[in-house]
Amino acid sequence: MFSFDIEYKDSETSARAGRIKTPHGEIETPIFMPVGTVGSVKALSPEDLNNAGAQIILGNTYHLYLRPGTEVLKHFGGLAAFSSWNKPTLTDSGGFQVFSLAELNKITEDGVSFKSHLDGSSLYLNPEKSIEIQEAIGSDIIMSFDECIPYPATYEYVKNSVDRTARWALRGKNAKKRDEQALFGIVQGGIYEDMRKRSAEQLTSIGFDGYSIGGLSVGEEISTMYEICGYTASLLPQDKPRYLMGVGTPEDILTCIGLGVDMFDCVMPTRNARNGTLFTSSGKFSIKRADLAFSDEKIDENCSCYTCRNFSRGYLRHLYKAGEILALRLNSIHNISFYLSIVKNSRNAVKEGKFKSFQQEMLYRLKNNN
Ligand SMILES: CNc1nc2cc3c(=O)[nH]c(N)nc3c(CCN)c2[nH]1
Ligand SMILES: [Zn+2]
Repeated sequence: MFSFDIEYKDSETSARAGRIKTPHGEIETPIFMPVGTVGSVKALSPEDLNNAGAQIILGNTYHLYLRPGTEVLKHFGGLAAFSSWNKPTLTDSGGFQVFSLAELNKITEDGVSFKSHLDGSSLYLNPEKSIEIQEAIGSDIIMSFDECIPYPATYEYVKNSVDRTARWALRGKNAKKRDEQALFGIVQGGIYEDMRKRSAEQLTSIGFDGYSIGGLSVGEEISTMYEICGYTASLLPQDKPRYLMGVGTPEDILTCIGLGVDMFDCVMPTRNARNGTLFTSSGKFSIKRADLAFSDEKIDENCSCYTCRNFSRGYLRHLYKAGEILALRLNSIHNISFYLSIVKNSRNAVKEGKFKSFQQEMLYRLKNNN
């Protein structure tokens, strides 16, 4: 079954350290979830993910529905068994992906018809279908089918969309058959605080196992993202997990942990790894830099990942320039390890009552690029 316990609360910020229990294992929060959109975190094996300290990974209903499809997933006993990932999985509901990836045909009260971005075939998603697919995937935490409101959007559009997302969330909850899966509601509301309040109240009155803060990191100012995130988090139940979707940079994660967020996901560490941008505790840099050709330094002196224990910046630059496949894996191992160390060190700082000073020191160090 699903449970969430807060183990420590910070006294100076809204940060908390907790533990989520799921059928596939426990998750220590704050946590970062590597994105494994179509059933793998790109370039990384489950062993790489375990060695990096990953506790839960994310999959996407939209992509998995298109390929390999629910029949294959059911045949293999769900996504985790299929991909030999033996820890918890969270799936997004398809709302965000349909609106952002597919060629949209029609959005109605019932759902969304669209053309597959793979082969152009006509498909349909609605709350009931999204829940059905997530049940076939067998993820431990599933998301309500929502509309991630684009930015900018008029107040009128936001209000109508918020109300429909709440109706969709209720339909999804009513369609859910498997008790062992936890269902999160996704708060929308654009950048309007009264709409965020409306959405939070609608969803908390329906009642969910946890709440996502949606509709952010979609092009709005960073300061607006922090303001809306903090305000929305303050509206959500203290005793349920809060998941800020699609966020973000190391600075965003450190800041939003202080605003009371427990869960994060972002493609940044894996996507940037594949294009040669590496994250370190004193800022990020490109492995392609010519001045790194003779560098026998590690990526980050403070990192204990497999890549930093075994390879120099010079070698990693060579691999990348040569287009070697190994570059993708080694860079991804490091960036994922770095992101996981941020949330782990944040959790430890909260437990020791030192989160504020830890956060401020990290934010300062991240500013001066090396
Ligand atoms: C990169 N920025 C970003 N913002 C999101 C908002 C939603 C959002 O509002 N709803 C859903 N369902 N997903 C979102 C996602 C995907 C998270 N993997 C977002 N990603
Ligand atoms: Zn490393």
